[in-house]
Amino acid sequence: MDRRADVLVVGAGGSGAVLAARLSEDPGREVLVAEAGPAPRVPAEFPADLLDARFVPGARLGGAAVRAVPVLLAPGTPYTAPRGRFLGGSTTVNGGYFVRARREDFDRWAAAAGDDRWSYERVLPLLRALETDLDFGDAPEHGDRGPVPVGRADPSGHPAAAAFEAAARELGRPGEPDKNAQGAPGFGPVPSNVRDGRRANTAIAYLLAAAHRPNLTVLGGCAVRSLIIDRGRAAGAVAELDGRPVTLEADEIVLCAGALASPHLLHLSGVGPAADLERGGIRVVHDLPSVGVALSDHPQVIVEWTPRRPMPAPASSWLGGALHLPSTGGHEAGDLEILQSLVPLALLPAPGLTGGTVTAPGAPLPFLVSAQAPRRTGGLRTVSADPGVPPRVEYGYLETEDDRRRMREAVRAAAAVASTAAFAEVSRGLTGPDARTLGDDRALDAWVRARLGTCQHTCGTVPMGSAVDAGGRVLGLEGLRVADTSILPVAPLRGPAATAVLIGEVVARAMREERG
Ligand SMILES: Cc1cc2nc3c(=O)[nH]c(=O)nc-3n(C[C@H](O)[C@H](O)[C@H](O)COP(=O)(O)OP(=O)(O)OC[C@H]3O[C@@H](n4cnc5c(N)ncnc54)[C@H](O)[C@@H]3O)c2cc1C
Repeated sequence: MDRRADVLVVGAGGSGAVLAARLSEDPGREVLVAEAGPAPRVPAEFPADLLDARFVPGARLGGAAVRAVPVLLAPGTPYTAPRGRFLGGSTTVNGGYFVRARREDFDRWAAAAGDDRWSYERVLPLLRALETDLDFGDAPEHGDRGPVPVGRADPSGHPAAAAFEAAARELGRPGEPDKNAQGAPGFGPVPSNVRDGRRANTAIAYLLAAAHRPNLTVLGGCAVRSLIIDRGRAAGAVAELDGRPVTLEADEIVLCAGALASPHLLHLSGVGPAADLERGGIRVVHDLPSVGVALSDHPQVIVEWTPRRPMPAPASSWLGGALHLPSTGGHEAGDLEILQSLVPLALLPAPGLTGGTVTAPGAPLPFLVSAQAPRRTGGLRTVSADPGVPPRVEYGYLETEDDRRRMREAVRAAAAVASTAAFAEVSRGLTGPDARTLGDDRALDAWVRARLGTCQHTCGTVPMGSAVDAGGRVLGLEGLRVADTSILPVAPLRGPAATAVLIGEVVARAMREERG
């Protein structure tokens, strides 16, 4: 045995960094964190590339902070999904959009878990506690002293964002000045975990602020390969630390490796659907059929428009406004999203790649258009006992006519924005789809399929209710939890980053309460 602790947290991402920081508030609890990626000890050690909120570092496959996972979005549509592999996990490389799940999401999760700890009323105190809302901090549903700064850029500060706002008004869409207030969906600025142009990832917001605690140890470059499970109890993990094998032991292990890596680790440790594991040559330790049996994410396509005149660089974030609206017969809280980028697509990945440039005269600007209806599709199957062999991940997008219809409606809604008089002030029009394609369902389906992407919002691979309980405890085993977006039975109607932080808070609260 190389290290021992009371709790071993595997992965310091959106949820793990939060959980480890909260658990180590109790000086009597020894917390050990194993993070596969590099682990700076102070914020100043973070490369500036990873903090500049005008970029999305995860858009750069092959970057040092990104792990690339081969997946299939739909039959015949291979894709490489990026995941953060750095302290802070995907919150270190993501878009910085920090929007709460909707009340109906929480109700859906509470029902699936059979536990009202996930109801909106029960999580609201934690949603308040995790943030310092820079705009609405004194409102009853908000907090003004939590670790994550949350701000919104005024759309009037950029001509493209102002035109989007005016276009939404022209279309009769409601204004939604605070997308974290559970109001009617409409146009509004995007709440983001950004202050002074810097993205506050969970490492900076939570973990490094706790790094001085003697009961908290963070091992960077430490990739867990499998868990040691003995007679129904998780006792430790086999890991590689800077290329050397190590054994980590703990009374309790919490997997926070993300919705693709956590189910893979469970499978490699013999926990999952027995028949599948046996087929992969893995010895079954605990038959848990729902681990990896499906996943939940949001399909996305990019719709671009050509500016009439050169657009200024955004002041602090790539994000313009966002419009949420319900699909036909869909969710009242809005299951379609049109998210505006103020930076051309080719310049989004990272300043290192673009010389720090965020404008390119004449380059089209993107809308990220997605259907965010709660759906469970696809799945993650582990095909080999070798941790180096990636699992087979299928997203199962566009399977049903309803899936395709929602994407058509989302693209048509973006085209409607672009065709308003207000938006024509700044735009020469879309680069595609053309009017004929927009008017023809089959042609539009083909257009979407040819450009199919994903929001990178994966959830649901170790779902509450059938694989874990509301506090993340793996059903049927002792000493093992999962606390990351894997446990959400279905993805929220919005991006999951704010909910990943909440998961860290909810599971920390559960562990505190159980300890008494
Ligand atoms: C490019 C990109 C952009 C995104 N943009 C947004 C956005 O703007 N808004 C939004 O709401 N959501 C966004 N998301 C999604 C959001 O960031 C994630 O849902 C959230 O970070 C998930 O948190 P997590 O804790 O589940 O996993 P992660 O944050 O991915 O953390 C997992 C951590 O575990 C570590 N790990 C993995 N395997 C091991 C192992 N074997 N041993 C040890 N450590 C391991 C990883 O290195 C990582 O640090 C984006 C995601 C990506 C990839």
